[in-house]
Amino acid sequence: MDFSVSFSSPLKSYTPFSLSCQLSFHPNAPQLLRFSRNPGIFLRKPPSISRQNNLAIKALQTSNQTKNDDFVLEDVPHLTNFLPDLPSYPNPLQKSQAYSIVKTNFVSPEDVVAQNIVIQKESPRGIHFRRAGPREKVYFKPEEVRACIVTCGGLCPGINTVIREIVCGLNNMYGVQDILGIEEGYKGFYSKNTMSLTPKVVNDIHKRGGTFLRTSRGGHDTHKIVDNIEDRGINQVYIIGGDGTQKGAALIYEEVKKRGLQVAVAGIPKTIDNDIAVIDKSFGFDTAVEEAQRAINAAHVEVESVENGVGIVKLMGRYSGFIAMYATLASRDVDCCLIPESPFYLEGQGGLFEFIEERLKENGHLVIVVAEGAGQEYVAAEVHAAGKKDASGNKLLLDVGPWLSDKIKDHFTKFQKMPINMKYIDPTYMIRAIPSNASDNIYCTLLAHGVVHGAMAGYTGFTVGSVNSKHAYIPIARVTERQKTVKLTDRMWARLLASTNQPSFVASDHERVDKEVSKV
Ligand SMILES: Nc1ncnc2c1ncn2[C@@H]1O[C@H](COP(=O)(O)OP(=O)(O)OP(=O)(O)O)[C@@H](O)[C@H]1O
Ligand SMILES: O=P(O)(O)OC[C@H]1O[C@](O)(CO)[C@@H](O)[C@@H]1O
Ligand SMILES: [Mg+2]
Repeated sequence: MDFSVSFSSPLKSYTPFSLSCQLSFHPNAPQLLRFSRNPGIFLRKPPSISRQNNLAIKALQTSNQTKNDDFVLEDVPHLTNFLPDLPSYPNPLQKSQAYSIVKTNFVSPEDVVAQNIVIQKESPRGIHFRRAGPREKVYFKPEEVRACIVTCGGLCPGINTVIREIVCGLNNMYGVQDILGIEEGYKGFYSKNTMSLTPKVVNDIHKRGGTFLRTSRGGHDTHKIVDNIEDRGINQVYIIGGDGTQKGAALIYEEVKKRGLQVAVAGIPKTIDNDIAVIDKSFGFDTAVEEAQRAINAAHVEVESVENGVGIVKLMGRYSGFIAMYATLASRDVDCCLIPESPFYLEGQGGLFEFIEERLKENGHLVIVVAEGAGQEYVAAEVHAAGKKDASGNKLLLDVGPWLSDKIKDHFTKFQKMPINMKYIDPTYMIRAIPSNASDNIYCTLLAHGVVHGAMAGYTGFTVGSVNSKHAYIPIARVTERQKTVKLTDRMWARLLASTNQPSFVASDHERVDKEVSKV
C-alpha cells in the first residue's frame, strides 16, 4: 500500500527556518522509489529568439507535462541543423598521448545532466542538458579553424584563466594554431585590430586580474560584428561575459545561422554577482567571497578596538545579494547583512536602528555588510538622481554605502545622543580586480575546455556551465531569460538569519514573502 506521513519539523516554530522547512517521511520508501524504466524522451527544440519558435517550445512543454516520467532534453543547436551536409572528422584527441588513455575518452551522445537532482517518486524526470566534453567526431579540421575570443561587461576574477585555457585547450588538445583576441569587447570586432593568441602569449595571464583582452559596455551591433566575423574568416567565436553579453551572443548566433555560415558561437557566462540562472555558480565567485573576508575582517578589527564601533562593508551585487550572503556566512563576524532581495527599514520596532542599538549595548560594536543594490528605493527617494544608465543600458545604482553610514551616524548622534565610531569600507573594485584563487582556476579551466570541445563538435548558440557539479551545454536563452537571485524562502538565507540573528524585516513585508513562499 502506498501511503505517506508528513511531520512538521520542530524548526517550523523557529523564525528563520519556518519559511522554508517541511519534512516528508515515507515509511516504506525503498520499495516505492522505483521509476518507470521506459521514459518517454522528448527533445526540446533549441531555443531561438523568434516568436514562432517560442510558441513551438511552449507547445512541447505543455505536452511534456502530461506524463509523469517525462524526460526533457533542452538541446543546444548544432551546425548541421542549418548546414546538413557538413562533413565530420575523427576527434584528434584519439591520438593524444595524454587523453587517449582516458577510459571513456568521449562523451556519449546520450549523456545528459539533470537540472533537478532532488526529485520525488511521482514527479516528472524534468529538464536535462547535454553533458559537456569531447565528442568522437568533430566538425572542424584543426588546420582550418580560425577562432576568436572576446570579453565583455564588468571584470571578474578568472577571466584571464578562461582566455588562457581556451587558447591552450584549442592548441594542445586539437592542434589549432590560429586564434585571435578581439580587444575591448563587442565594439572591438569592428573598431580595433585583432591580436594573435598563442599558448606562449597567454602563458602567464592567469596570474593577473582583469582581462588581457580588455572589455567594454555597449557597442553591440550584430550586423557589423557578423560582417567582421565573415570578413576575417573566423569560424569559432568564444564570448566571455554576463547576461547582457550572452544576449548579444544569441543575436550573433541567429545572424550567423541566417547567413548560413559555418561559425560556432559559444558563450562562457561571467559575472561576479553570481546572478546567472541554471548554473551552480559563476567563475570567480568563490574568489570574490574569499577576498571580501579581508574587508570584513578589517572592519571587525577596527570596530572592536573603539567604543560603539559600527563597521559597514559594501560589496557588489546589483540585483542579487549572493556575495554579501556568502561572505557573511563565511565570516561569522557580521551582525547584519542587507541584500537587494530583502527590503529593510531603519526606524521603529524591528528596524535597523533598533537592532544596532541593541547590539552596541550588548557587544559594544557591530559590522554590517550591505550589497550595492540594497535599499536603492530609499536612496533614490532622497538623492533624486535615479534613472541614469551605463553604455549597455544597465541602471546605474546610487551609492547605498555612504547613504547608510550617514543615516546611522545622524540617528545616533542627533536622536540617541549616543556618538558612534563609524568605519566605512568599500572594497568593491579591489575584490573584482584580483586574479582567481586555485579552485576558481580549475573551474575556469574546465569551463574553457568544455566550451572548446563543444565548438569543435559543431555545437553552436550554447553556453557552458556546471549544473549540479556536472558540466553541461545549455541553450543561451535558458541562462538569460531571468536573473538568479537569493530566495528568501530558501534554507541558505535562513542559515544567514540564524547565524547573525538580525531582524528578518519581514514584519513590514508579509505580502512579498507570502508570494515567495507560494512559489516554492
Ligand atoms: N539585450 C542585449 N542584446 C545585445 N547585446 C547586449 C544586450 N545587453 C547587453 N549587450 C551587450 O553585451 C555587452 C555587455 O553587456 P553588459 O555591460 O550589460 O555586461 P554583462 O555582460 O551583463 O556583464 P556584467 O555582469 O558585468 O554586467 C555590451 O557590449 C552590450 O552592448
Ligand atoms: O562600474 P562598472 O565596471 O561598470 O560595473 C559595476 C557593476 O558590475 C558588476 O560587477 C557586474 O559585473 C556589478 O556588481 C557592478 O554593479
Ligand atoms: Mg549584466
